[in-house]
Amino acid sequence: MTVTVAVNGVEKDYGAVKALRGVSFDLGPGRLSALVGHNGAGKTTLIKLMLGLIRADRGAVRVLGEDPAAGEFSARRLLGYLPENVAFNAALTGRETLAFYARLKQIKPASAWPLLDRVGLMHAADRRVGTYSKGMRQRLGLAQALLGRPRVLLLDEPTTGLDPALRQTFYEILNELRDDGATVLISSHALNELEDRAEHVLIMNRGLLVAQGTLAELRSLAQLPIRVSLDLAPGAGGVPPAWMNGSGAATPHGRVMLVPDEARKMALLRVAASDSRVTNIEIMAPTLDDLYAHFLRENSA
Ligand SMILES: Nc1ncnc2c1ncn2[C@@H]1O[C@H](COP(=O)(O)OP(=O)(O)OP(=O)(O)O)[C@@H](O)[C@H]1O
Repeated sequence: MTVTVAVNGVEKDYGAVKALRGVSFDLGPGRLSALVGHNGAGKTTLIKLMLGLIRADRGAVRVLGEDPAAGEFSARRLLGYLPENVAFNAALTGRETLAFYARLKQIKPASAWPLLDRVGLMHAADRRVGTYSKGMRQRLGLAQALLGRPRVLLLDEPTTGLDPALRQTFYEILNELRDDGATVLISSHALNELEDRAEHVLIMNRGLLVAQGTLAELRSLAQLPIRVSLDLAPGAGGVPPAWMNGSGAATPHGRVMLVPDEARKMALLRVAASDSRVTNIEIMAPTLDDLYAHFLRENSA
């Protein structure tokens, strides 16, 4: 994998607070990664290091091959950032705001107008930002972060407070950017929302990176049981089939069984599918919520 962001053995203290402890990971192009963790886990500190706003006490951070805290960080123009709380000058219009940020990035303001359209703000482009709703300000924030076709896009809690439709649009735009080869990192608490969207997950706890990988890799690491819910025909007489070996718990329509791995799941499915008393099968793999709780538990044990 080509590495666009490399974090190596990074430590960061704020006085007695160890905000980051030996954190190492790589991010690659064309991938959407999620950075998850409780309040105070160190997510914002990591983002600030990638932006070059602070320096690591120990270890190294490289973004697009450069040190972001170096005076001449030429890759800065290829870096997009959406902070958790976007604050714009209320007196400027959306268009003026974007023009301001475009100039900072040394981009022609006119090249930014299609972004207003992409985030659905063209109709309000010439209205003062002070009249915008929270969702509209977030859209403007995203347009600002997308200026100059960033190769690395860092988003801190980007969808907090957005309605479901807007959230959907947000992810559509991020997916386009990802498909165009950008590295997208989203810091978030919204695990259920990221579950089907992030290809790579980084789990932080009290300054430590406690696990990372694809959802499948995390599932295989965690070895949490898979739930298989089996509905039984009403005529089954309430007696579970013998192949269930008395395991599992009763549900209103049948039984739910816990299997330790994929192989055992497949074996159970083969038997269940060939039993005419089984009317429906549902498989529930551990969710990102379950995995997150597992790795946090393991880490604090
Ligand atoms: N400027 C600072 N001065 C002192 N302590 C700080 C500073 N910035 C962060 N911290 C502390 O460092 C730790 C990590 O903070 P950080 O903001 O990176 O966490 P976070 O995961 O982003 O949390 P949240 O989800 O609440 O945004 C916390 O204990 C926080 O109180």
